[in-house]
Amino acid sequence: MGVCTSSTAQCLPRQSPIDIQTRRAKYDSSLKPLFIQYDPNTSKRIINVGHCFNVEFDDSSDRSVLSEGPLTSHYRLRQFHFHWGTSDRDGSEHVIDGQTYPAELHIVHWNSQRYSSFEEATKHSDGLAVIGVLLKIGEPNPVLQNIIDNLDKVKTKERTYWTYLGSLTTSPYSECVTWVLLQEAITISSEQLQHFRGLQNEDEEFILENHRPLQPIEKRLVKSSCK
Ligand SMILES: NS(=O)(=O)c1ccc(C(=O)NCc2ccccc2F)cc1
Ligand SMILES: [Zn+2]
Repeated sequence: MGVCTSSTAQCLPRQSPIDIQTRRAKYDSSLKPLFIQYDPNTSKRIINVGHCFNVEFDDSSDRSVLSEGPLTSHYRLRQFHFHWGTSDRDGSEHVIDGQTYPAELHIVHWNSQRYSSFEEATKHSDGLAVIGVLLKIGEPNPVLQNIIDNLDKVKTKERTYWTYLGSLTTSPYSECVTWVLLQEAITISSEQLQHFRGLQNEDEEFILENHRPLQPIEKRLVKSSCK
């Protein structure tokens, strides 16, 4: 079924990000552990896309894939990027019980089992799967420093997560994303975060923030992989 880009009668909007109200999240024992298999050699380049920077991967084959968890297909790694704010007080897109975090990592995958390209996948409700990782201020994170060849270590052993059906958080806001938000935040130092705010867009203005405001949860249910 194609995605509903507007709030047409037959389907309520499923926009992202949302406030995850943990007490309302429902434990779903059918949710399996995530299967994450990343080949660091598939990383291609870092590219400034104007509102943020994407670390892109070679997604011409299933060498770096995400499957299991809430997913019923395997999803191919395409890129990862971050969202941040003008200060350490906010910057994450998802919010947990009203608490904002200073930044958020999005690891973007597309359903290569059912669709022939990323662009095609964004037209379908099960087209993408994005892993969201909240960042909190703490010790400088060596992994973030050279995350490209360490993406493997981002995988925490015991990965519990929330999952819900949502959308891209930047235009065209396609409602094609199964969100998988890890419950364990990783650290970044304030200095490392400051580097993000030093990035410039095409008009050479600093990208001081790039997180979308919260969207209505509507009738959606957030599921949790643990009690
Ligand atoms: N912040 S996020 O929700 O994780 C997010 C992930 C990927 C995109 C993207 O690829 N946009 C370009 C794009 C969109 C649709 C079709 C083709 C595209 F290149 C946008 C937002
Ligand atoms: Zn994002």
